[in-house]
Amino acid sequence: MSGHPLAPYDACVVLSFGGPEGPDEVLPFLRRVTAGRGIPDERLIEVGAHYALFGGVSPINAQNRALVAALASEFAGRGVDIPVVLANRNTPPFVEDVLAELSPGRILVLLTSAYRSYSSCRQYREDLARAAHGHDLVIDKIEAYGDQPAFRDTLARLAGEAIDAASGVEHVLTVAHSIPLAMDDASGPPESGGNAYSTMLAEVTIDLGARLAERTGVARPIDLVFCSRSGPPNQPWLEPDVGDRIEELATTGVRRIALVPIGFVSDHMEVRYDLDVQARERAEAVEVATVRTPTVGTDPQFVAMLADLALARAAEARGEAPGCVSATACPTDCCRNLRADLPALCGR
Ligand SMILES: CC1=C(CCC(=O)O)c2cc3nc(cc4[nH]c(cc5[nH]c(cc1n2)c(C)c5CCC(=O)O)c(CCC(=O)O)c4C)C(CCC(=O)O)=C3C
Ligand SMILES: [Fe+2]
Repeated sequence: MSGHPLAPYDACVVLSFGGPEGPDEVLPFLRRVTAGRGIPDERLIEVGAHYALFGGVSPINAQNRALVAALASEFAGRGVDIPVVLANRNTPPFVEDVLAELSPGRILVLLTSAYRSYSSCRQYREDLARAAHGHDLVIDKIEAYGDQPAFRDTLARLAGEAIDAASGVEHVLTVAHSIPLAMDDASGPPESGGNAYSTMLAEVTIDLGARLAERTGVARPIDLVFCSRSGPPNQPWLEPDVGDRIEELATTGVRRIALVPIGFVSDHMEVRYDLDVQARERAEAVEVATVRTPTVGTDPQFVAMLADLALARAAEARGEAPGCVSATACPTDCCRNLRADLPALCGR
């Protein structure tokens, strides 16, 4: 057994959503994402058009490759030189292929989503179970990090700098991906009553308000909104929608709003299109200016936090710090799959 600080892990996998990297990849990607999900065809055509606006290339894979490189170099600085590799749910490199390549071995997984819900956590755990099947792999995962102080501090610093640079911001909206209300109800450990997704986001919003007031010297009103709703119109999803809230604020005389994407870790399509194009257009129509602040991306503080969590999980796996990280691991029924009962890895 090697003595590096990430032992007993042989590799670190950054697991993400994936996105198309050319016009021919858009439709297969969308079909894969929405298979069996009851997303109306009109929505698929509409979303396909968003990607077309960017030449059929989502920025997400390049951003994740940059995160992998940043994390590998952070690890190298701490004496760790195991492979750090990207794996995706919906586009190559597919998680099935990556895990087959790494077998046999012991793997630590980091997700590119910070919050608990079926879409942002459990579905990835199901992907891992399916992909690891038949291989000689032991897989652990870092827990949802949306409530980590370093994550919140990174967001506050980046948002504070952007707000100061823009001047005149009167109101702050934190933004996250909407999900069906039924999915939010089932989010998190059942014993804590569900709604972990919206609860974590609400907590980050309140915390960010306090941090921003301190950093910028101005206490601004702040509230949480959602973007990227899909699914059939009669199915309730988390609200308010970012565009609707901007219009409502406009009627009260607000003219300058900061949009802080707390629900995403990089500036991928849901940010570049849904916020930078769509929400901005709706704001301009009611004479509101929007200032979109950066996601955490490869910010050194965020990368260092991921490395800290990885090292803490490794220490625990070696038996040096029992329960220090996995104490918050997902219990069996965490973020329940409402459609099927599929096996999931990395539970308690
Ligand atoms: C919570 C959440 C996150 C954040 C956590 C995380 O980051 O994982 C997220 C991320 C992302 N979602 C993305 C893209 C899409 N999501 C869709 C559909 C859906 N997302 C949902 C939820 C989430 N999604 C849900 C409940 C659906 C309905 C279908 C279903 O129940 O599964 C659809 C189908 C068309 C549509 O309906 O919009 C697309 C194309 C991309 C890639 C962007 C790029 O290409 O840069 C990323 C990072
Ligand atoms: Fe999505």
